[in-house]
Amino acid sequence: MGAPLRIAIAGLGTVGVGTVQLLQEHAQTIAMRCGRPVEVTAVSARDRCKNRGCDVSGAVWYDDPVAMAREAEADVIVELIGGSDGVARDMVAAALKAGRDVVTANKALLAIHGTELARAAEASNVHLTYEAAVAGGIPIVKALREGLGGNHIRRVYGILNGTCNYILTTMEDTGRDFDDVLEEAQELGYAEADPSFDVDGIDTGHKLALLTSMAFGCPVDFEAVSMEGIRHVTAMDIQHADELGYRIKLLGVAEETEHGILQRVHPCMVPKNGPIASVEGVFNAVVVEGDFVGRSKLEGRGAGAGPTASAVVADIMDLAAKRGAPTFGVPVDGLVERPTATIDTHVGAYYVRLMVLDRPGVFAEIAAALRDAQVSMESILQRGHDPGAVVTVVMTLHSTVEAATTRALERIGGIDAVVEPPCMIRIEDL
Ligand SMILES: NC(=O)C1=CN([C@@H]2O[C@H](COP(=O)(O)OP(=O)(O)OC[C@H]3O[C@@H](n4cnc5c(N)ncnc54)[C@H](OP(=O)(O)O)[C@@H]3O)[C@@H](O)[C@H]2O)C=CC1
Ligand SMILES: N[C@@H](CCO)C(=O)O
Repeated sequence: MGAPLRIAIAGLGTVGVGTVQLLQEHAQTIAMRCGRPVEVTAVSARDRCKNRGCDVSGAVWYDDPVAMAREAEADVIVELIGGSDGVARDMVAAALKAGRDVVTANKALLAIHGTELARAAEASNVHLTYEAAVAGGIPIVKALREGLGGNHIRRVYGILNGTCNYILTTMEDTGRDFDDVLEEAQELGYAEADPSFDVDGIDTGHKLALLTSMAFGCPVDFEAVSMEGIRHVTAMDIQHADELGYRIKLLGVAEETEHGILQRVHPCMVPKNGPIASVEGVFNAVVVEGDFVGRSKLEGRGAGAGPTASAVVADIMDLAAKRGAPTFGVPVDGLVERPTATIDTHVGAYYVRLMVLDRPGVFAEIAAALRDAQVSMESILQRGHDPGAVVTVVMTLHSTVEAATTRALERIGGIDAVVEPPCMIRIEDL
């Protein structure tokens, strides 16, 4: 058995405590599999007196995680605090500068500063690893960088946020309110410190930006991700989707298109019998389409203490066993800028819900707006009949370039009888 790998953990919340518990419960198996034990020698969090439900009494306590990253007697620094800037960024930068390997679950940090931090890791000849940052317990980072590394990847997509999938499936199954289910997801430890990152699609955007870099060999470009969340999805839309043969999922999609790499995050209607629709609750799924492998789907829990700790510990074990890869699959200087496509160029079908005053001539105005934008309607249905009152109109549109759909919906939104902005959800054959 080799000398212990000494690790210092900053952040003893949902993921930090899960990681300590896993390392303690499976200490023997981990030591056997890596050829050396893993010891937690230092820890840091804000409140020293908090009862955390795990024993860290053998570790040196640091109030300041940046000092810990620089000074602790540790080979690996584990950052489980969160946030794209501030103390998380400072401590990761300090650890890399001090020549220590870093493990993090922090997708916000890497989506924004990933390329710069990967360069710092290379300069110090150490590793920066982040399996837990994308899709919780699913080993997608390892799969993309190693297992599927020989493929030319054309598209990677999936359900990347456990909180949103939990909300959408629980709303569908129980008819409960959005806010009520979000609160439950927070209690279960799934949500980000600021849950608007989950429900506004930002967390999915962070993860997608990392997947894009690994899949297409380009620098991380979070700014290029088009993001839309699930706040506008109502129980009525979920019901309509069901009637049309779909389920609603928040997807992140990165694809090579004729205009460049398109990264998009938005709710989608997906066929009920397809591989994405069956992914329920806190589960995530990531699908990779490669030229030699074809389509490969990985599914597992995307959030929560256990699955995330599983991924953090996988990174620690790789470092203990001296297995490593460049942060984004190739050295930073080998990452190649690719043209960026915008969401306007997306081509697909659409569901549109309108709230309109029930009066003669409204359908004609809607049809004229679609005609003038060269958008072809597949179906239109008015739900209910109540002259002078507000009724729901549901349309599906044939495959169209998004710029045309947007033009048509802007004009429809301006019709007097349309009393709310149109709700548009993309339909995907995934
Ligand atoms: N929860 C999940 O399912 C997943 C989370 N992640 C990521 O993991 C990271 C941690 O998330 P999670 O465990 O949920 O977050 P929590 O909010 O549960 O835990 C955060 C921890 O960081 C500590 N902390 C905050 N600020 C400081 C500071 N200035 N100095 C020292 N310690 C500090 C807190 O200390 P104290 O306890 O004393 O307040 C707390 O222990 C985030 O990057 C998140 O995005 C990734 C995948 C899944
Ligand atoms: N808040 C995130 C945690 C996992 O990254 C989610 O719900 O997926």
